[in-house]
Amino acid sequence: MPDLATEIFTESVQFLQHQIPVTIVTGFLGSGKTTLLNHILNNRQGWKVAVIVNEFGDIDIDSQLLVAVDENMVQLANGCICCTINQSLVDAVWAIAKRVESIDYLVIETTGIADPLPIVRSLTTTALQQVTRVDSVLTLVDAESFTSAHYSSEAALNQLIFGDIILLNKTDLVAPEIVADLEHYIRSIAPNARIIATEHGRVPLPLILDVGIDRTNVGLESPKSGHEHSHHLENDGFVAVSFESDLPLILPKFQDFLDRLSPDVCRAKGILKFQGSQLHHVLQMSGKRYEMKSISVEKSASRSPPLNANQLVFIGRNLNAEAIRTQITECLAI
Ligand SMILES: Nc1nc2c(ncn2[C@@H]2O[C@H](COP(=O)(O)OP(=O)(O)OP(=O)(O)O)[C@@H](O)[C@H]2O)c(=O)[nH]1
Repeated sequence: MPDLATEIFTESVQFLQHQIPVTIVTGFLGSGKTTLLNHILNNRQGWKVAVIVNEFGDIDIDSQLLVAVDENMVQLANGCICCTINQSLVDAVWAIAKRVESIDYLVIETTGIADPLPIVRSLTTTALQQVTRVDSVLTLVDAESFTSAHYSSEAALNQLIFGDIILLNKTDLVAPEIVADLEHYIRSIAPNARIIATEHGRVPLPLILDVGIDRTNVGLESPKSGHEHSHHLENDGFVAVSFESDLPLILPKFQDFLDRLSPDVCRAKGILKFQGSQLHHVLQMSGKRYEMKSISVEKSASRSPPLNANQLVFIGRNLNAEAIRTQITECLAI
């Protein structure tokens, strides 16, 4: 019978034969990461793609809005994989790597406020380097709501600095001159990145996956090396406020609530039920813009939101959680 050391060695050699390429999808709140992930999953053409989806809030909205990826999807909620729940990321990647024969590619979707650098480090400076190869850091930029003020968040700045590929997304919402100006500005921050203008993250996959960027020494040097990243949430002041209720919302009241929402809320998303409607609705708000789309009961019932339940997450700086929850409660049909 082989001893433990031999077993570990044998297992490692098997791993070494196949390093799973990994794309880390990052980008500020609401920039289009989940939309891009769905584009990748819809066009993967026979590739077995595993995804790890990280949510900052304690309600996992994103994975409910992804096209089905069944057992190859891992949800990591209620924390940020670049800091507070980094160990969960490491464990999840190991678990996926152990199924090495069945996975061709791994995509990690970070929260909108994640710093990609600690994630790259987790993959390249630990034992995970034996089983994974960071193919690229892919950063989405929302062409409509982009402002240099985002970069008072160090994590958001690092998303650009360490982006190998930058998708300048939502170009349908702005004039071509603004796209050109933004590209110029981004180029000044990330001179070596490949910048691609997109709508709804639609980009030919060979341009963004398995591009084999040489990461030797890349991503290990930070402009602020020595900085303790594990406190970035406190430094950046971002919080997530969650709300759930089995009672339906009254639509006009809820719309009024959204219109009066504090500008400190930079992102909101949710799966909602309104009084008098059999459908579930998906709320997407980034910046001041919001949209609500109905989804069929069958689709929503196949995933976690129980029928008649509302699930909402608000993300922003210095939010007053109690005030937000009180205001939504006033929109419920009691
Ligand atoms: N008009 C327009 N809307 C877009 C585009 N890409 C994404 N959206 C919309 O923007 C909203 C946010 O997109 P998501 O893909 O959820 O953004 P995200 O980066 O995953 O958001 P977080 O994970 O919460 O940070 C959704 O309503 C999308 O449909 C685009 O190119 N054009």
